[in-house]
Amino acid sequence: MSKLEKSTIEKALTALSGWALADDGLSIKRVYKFGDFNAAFGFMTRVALMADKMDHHPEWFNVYNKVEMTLTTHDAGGVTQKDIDLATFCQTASGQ
Ligand SMILES: C[C@H](O)[C@H](O)[C@H]1CNC2=NC(N)=NC(=O)C2=N1
Repeated sequence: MSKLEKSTIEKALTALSGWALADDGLSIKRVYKFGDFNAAFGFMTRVALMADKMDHHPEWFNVYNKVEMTLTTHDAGGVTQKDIDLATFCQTASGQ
């Protein structure tokens, strides 16, 4: 899958609440906050199952109710449609 142009990524991000292009332009990022650890881990579980189905896995860091996420496509060296698709799923799975 090929790397998307910066303008294409920015256009796709307008439909994705809270997601932003990283300063180096190589990934998209978002921090999710939930009510508690149970809600955060439920979200991570839903995303993990979908990510494995897509063979496209997030970089993420969790502390209690906070999940920091970075999506990039290592094979392509940047952001691809797979990252946009996984971020779109995160939006549904988080309800945010
Ligand atoms: C071998 C395997 O298909 C690859 O390593 C997949 C797995 N998950 C992946 N996840 C992400 N985010 N980027 C990749 O390039 C990627 N590649």
